[in-house]
Amino acid sequence: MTKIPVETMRWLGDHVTGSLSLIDQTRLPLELVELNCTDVGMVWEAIKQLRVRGAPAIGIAAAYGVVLGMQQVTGSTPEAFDAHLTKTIEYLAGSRPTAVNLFWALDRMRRLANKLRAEHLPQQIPALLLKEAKAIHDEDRQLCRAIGRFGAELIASGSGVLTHCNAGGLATAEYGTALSVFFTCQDQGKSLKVFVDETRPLLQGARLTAWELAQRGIDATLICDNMAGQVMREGKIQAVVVGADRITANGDTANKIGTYSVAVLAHAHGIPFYVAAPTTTFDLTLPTGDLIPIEQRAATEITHGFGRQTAPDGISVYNPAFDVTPARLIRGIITERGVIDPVNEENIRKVLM
Ligand SMILES: CSC[C@@H](O)[C@@H](O)C(=O)COP(=O)(O)O
Repeated sequence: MTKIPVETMRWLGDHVTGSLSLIDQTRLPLELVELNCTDVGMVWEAIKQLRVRGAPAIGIAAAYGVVLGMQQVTGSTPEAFDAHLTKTIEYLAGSRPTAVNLFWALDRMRRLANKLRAEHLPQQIPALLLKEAKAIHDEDRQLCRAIGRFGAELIASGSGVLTHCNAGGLATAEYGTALSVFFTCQDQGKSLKVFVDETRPLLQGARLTAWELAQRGIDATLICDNMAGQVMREGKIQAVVVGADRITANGDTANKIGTYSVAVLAHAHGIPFYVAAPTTTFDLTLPTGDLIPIEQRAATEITHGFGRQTAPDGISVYNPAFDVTPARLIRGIITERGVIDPVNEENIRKVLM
């Protein structure tokens, strides 16, 4: 199988002077270039500007961001170390609000640091924080592979499948969640025809998913978001698989804006709609999707979406970056521990506990 030539992100060097190198996803598909983040401010900016994006990838980048943020305080007192850790974590937590993996990863780093504080000098902790960030990174590789294996069982050879946004290798450590299902089908010798929603306004489908599928030689067809209904009506789609940014206790799922419309269309056409996500994307503290914070982004993403102005000056714009698909529209949630089907709180808690 062809591999994406560069990893989504990689840590270069040690905990003292090392840095986080990541593919700058805003430059794809025309340029495959890496951005070397040498301080926590660069990681924050990379997350905010979607240079690194996708829920699991944001979490991994933030974990490395904590290491970068703590590089400068190796000689400080325990109190100064604690204060700086809190400041660093709160700063990174403010980069994007919807993907729960960001908060999950930051929380894991904080809990480890708190534990280490009892037994270690402040200067000994950054090396162990780097080890933890690398563990989060490595674990995500395993989660993605397992999701692919469970998901592939749901897809018959010869199927037409549709995906929205990018839930591929670029959105994770590698391989992806929704795309992992397709890559695993390919590894198993199944033929698939993947329809890719371009995903307005920032075109993650066109720029990233289409690129990843082409890299791996998978039959991919790009459509505008508003064509999904017609393609379904023509009988070309047998399943929809998308990723997730946050799944609440009842199974409601936040994902890239436009996902909800696809789920409604799939329901209207009797097509199974699957969410592929690791257990790190669940937020059991929220009972329903109504409580998920939805990121609002700049109006210019809509008014200047194609490298030029495409709307009149002064027009009002509403630009939510995510929407929530109610659990009742989701046939199953494909996790690394198996498929949750039917989607309800009892089944979710069984898989997560
Ligand atoms: C495996 S990634 C799952 C989701 O994070 C993905 O589908 C998505 O909505 C990404 O949104 P983005 O705004 O590009 O970060």
